[in-house]
Amino acid sequence: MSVIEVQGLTKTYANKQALQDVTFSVAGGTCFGLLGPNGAGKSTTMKILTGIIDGDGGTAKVLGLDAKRERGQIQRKVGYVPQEITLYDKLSAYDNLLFFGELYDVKGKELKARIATVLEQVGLTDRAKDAVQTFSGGMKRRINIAAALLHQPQVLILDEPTVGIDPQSRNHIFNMIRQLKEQGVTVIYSTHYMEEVEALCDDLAIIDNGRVVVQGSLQELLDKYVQQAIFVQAEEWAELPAFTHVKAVHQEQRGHIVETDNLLETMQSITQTALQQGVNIRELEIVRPSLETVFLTLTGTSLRD
Ligand SMILES: Nc1ncnc2c1ncn2[C@@H]1O[C@H](COP(=O)(O)OP(=O)(O)OP(=O)(O)O)[C@@H](O)[C@H]1O
Repeated sequence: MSVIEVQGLTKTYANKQALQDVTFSVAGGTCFGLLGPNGAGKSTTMKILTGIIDGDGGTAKVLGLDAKRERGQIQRKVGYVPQEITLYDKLSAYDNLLFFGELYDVKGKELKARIATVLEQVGLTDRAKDAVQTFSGGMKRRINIAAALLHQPQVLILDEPTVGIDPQSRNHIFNMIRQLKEQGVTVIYSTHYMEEVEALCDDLAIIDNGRVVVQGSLQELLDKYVQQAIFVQAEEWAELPAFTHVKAVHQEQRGHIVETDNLLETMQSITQTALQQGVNIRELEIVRPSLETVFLTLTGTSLRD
């Protein structure tokens, strides 16, 4: 069942059209990736979903609630982590969470219990009493996420949560998202790193210039848009001989990438030819297709532009 339904969403700021007919849906208990370069419209979409700003046209529904008309109810059920970190630097992590808890209307004993749980979830229990100004960017981000979890949201919306943070914090965030998913929380995650979508998301929409270029399950998109390929390295083959089913060959620094429409037969053709020619193959492996390639194929530009 869909927990989020976005239909024909449009948004124009002054004279900049940020969203043009954006449509997608997110199934309950899944992680949905919004993948796109800077300025694609990811933050705008998320802000409309949480009722922070209004779309101009189209509809956005979260848990069956209309983002424009029922934003109060949405905010009670949704946790939103904006791109900018918003914490009181001089206060401890614990006191920041007390403050945010009250904003979300969580109080007293329940709030204290929730603070203990969320600190555990983001792996910062032992730093609870320290002032946030002593934290790294990644730790601040984790406290920001903890704050968004205090009211036990059914949906968590994270806007590029790993920008500029250390690998340890990134791992914590990833593990936390996986655990939340297991508990049935629906997650929307925006990023311009395709490897993050590959590591976390079940489904995704690739968004560019305010338009959804393509959407579907991770596997569907990889199967549909990415050619299967084999990496082959053999010193004697400065140029590769012809193999069967090959669509294209790309020279890499250490060897060649062979795109094929039949992995097994091309693989067999490579090994047979090598045996016949007495060529010593150093490496021969199936190359994992990447979303970066999907993005390039669909938009003609690189994701990190
Ligand atoms: N308040 C605003 N006023 C004017 N233009 C805006 C405003 N907010 C966003 N935009 C423009 O709308 C477009 C979409 O911006 P948005 O922040 O949604 O993109 P994004 O995909 O989240 O990118 P980023 O990764 O840079 O955050 C961009 O061209 C941006 O410059």
